[in-house]
Amino acid sequence: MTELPTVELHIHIEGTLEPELIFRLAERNGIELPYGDIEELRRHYEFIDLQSFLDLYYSNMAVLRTADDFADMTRAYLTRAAAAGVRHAEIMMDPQAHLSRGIPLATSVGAVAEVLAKSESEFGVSTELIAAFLRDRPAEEALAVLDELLEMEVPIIGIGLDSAERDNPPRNFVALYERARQAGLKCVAHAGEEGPPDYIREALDLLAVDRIDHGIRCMEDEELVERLVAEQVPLTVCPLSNVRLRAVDTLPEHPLPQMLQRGLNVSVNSDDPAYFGGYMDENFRQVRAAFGFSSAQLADLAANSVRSAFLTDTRRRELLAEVEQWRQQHQ
Ligand code: HPA
Ligand SMILES: [Zn+2]
Repeated sequence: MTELPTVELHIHIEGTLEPELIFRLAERNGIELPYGDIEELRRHYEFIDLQSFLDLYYSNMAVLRTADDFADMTRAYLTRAAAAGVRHAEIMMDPQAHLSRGIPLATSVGAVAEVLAKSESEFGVSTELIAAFLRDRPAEEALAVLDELLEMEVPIIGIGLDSAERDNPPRNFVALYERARQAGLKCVAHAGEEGPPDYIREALDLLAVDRIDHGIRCMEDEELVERLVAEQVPLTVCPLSNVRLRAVDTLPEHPLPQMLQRGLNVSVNSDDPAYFGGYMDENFRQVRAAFGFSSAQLADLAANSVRSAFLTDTRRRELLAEVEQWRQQHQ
């Protein structure tokens, strides 16, 4: 079977930093890691919740120092994504996670943006960049960083909201999203991963987001599901992530099939593939194995992503045609 052509809407570039690259960058930058070898590092990839993952995710970022480090990480992702069948990716990055370590935005965001500018010609993957803000840091800091990004005129298509969700509700970031929208940016936010269904409502009502990242906990709230179906709000679901962070117990218990059954606009994404056991191809493979999805259902999921992406009409038509061609070839 040829690889399903996909669009990836929920991916954190720092979550693509593989253990091998962590060791290579540590050596290049003269950084002493608290692990003797890759195997010892890998033994820490056992998570009990979102926070236990975030602790390792932020700690591993210490090896990202120079523009070359950010560029190498980005190129490694694009190489792997292209092999996975990804044709377009809207990539989040966490500028504050680097700024707070003394890495200027020009180095971190600048280097990622420079690689992404050539992603279509060099890797066959068109891309957009989304600046994600850390909800467990002060909202004033997020505003200041957004202002700096706007001043630098870095090519971002939108903003996101990530990091520790519990007790850090969307309502804390109303001013940030207003500023972003005024600047013509698209808006997405993580909600309903570990946080309650009400955080999804807040993200829609108070932040006016165009997409919800994760959103799986909507299934606990019938009224909210009805609204999400009626409005066809895109939910960027990350099945392997949800299992590894124990938002769900096992993949067979994941609500993805019920979400599709209800008519929600759901897509499949990899989130932090270096940490959660697989890129887009592996997410689709495991979802297919767990739920026995037909090729037509996989094509429906891929088409949902194309519909939910921030694309030009031309590129959207191009990608929908690729998905439909795959559907014809695999029926
Ligand atoms: O899955 C996630 N959830 C919240 N914040 C994140 N930052 C990187 N990955 C994640
Ligand atoms: Zn995420």
